[in-house]
Amino acid sequence: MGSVVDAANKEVNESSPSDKKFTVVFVLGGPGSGKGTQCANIVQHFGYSHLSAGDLLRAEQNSGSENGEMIKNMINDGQIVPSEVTIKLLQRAMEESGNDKFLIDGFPRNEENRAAFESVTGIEPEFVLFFDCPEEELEKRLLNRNQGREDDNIKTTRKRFKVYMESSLPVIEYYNSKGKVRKIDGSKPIEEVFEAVKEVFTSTNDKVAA
Ligand SMILES: Nc1ncnc2c1ncn2[C@@H]1O[C@H](COP(=O)(O)OP(=O)(O)OP(=O)(O)O)[C@@H](O)[C@H]1O
Ligand SMILES: Nc1ccn([C@@H]2O[C@H](COP(=O)(O)O)[C@@H](O)[C@H]2O)c(=O)n1
Ligand SMILES: [Mg+2]
Repeated sequence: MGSVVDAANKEVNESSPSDKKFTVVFVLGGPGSGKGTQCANIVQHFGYSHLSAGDLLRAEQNSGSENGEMIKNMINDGQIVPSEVTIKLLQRAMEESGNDKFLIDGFPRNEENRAAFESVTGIEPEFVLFFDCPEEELEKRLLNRNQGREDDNIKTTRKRFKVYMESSLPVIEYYNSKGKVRKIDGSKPIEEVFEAVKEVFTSTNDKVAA
């Protein structure tokens, strides 16, 4: 944005939240592919803030918000909450974090999420970290997660897989066609997956420094 003249007649930069230069990495993959697990590791090593769209929606659901009931119903049915709700939560979390580097985990989940985020924020991801893992392994992990998530049951899990295949994979394909996807084998043990993740972030840092 341009500059304006303030009350004291000094030229200052006019800035709104969307003017800030944020670095964003989208972290995608099937339900249970290890997005949250690996984001926690990345935060420790590379100074990003981790924003999980699912966690933000669950917090909003529990906050007594007018959208609480709708969010609860959609999560329990494995469906994608309308973008305007999720994007507002992401924008607020980005503004409040004080950081300028974000791992956005579990978003964009469908084409509506993707297009709306881009037009509302003007942000394009640096790259997309994609954890690829077979459904059989994902189902085992979700049903053994034991973190009290109401959607970790066999019925909702199957719906989440269907939504992932039909709505989320096309978003990954979209970014792949733009050369932005960094695909990782998410079926390996956690430490091995993180070794591969580190290579992605290290080579990206090298490119920025060069
Ligand atoms: N590489 C791995 N090997 C075995 N288990 C894993 C691996 N990565 C994560 N897990 C376990 O699988 C479960 C799901 O992991 P996590 O919560 O990180 O997945 P997620 O992609 O964030 O899932 P969701 O989309 O449902 O939020 C957790 O219990 C976690 O400890
Ligand atoms: N962009 C998103 C992300 C998530 N949801 C809803 O939350 C559920 C849980 O998400 P996790 O990433 O924590 O697994 C998901 O199944 C959706 O119902 C969403 O609507 N939009
Ligand atoms: Mg998660």
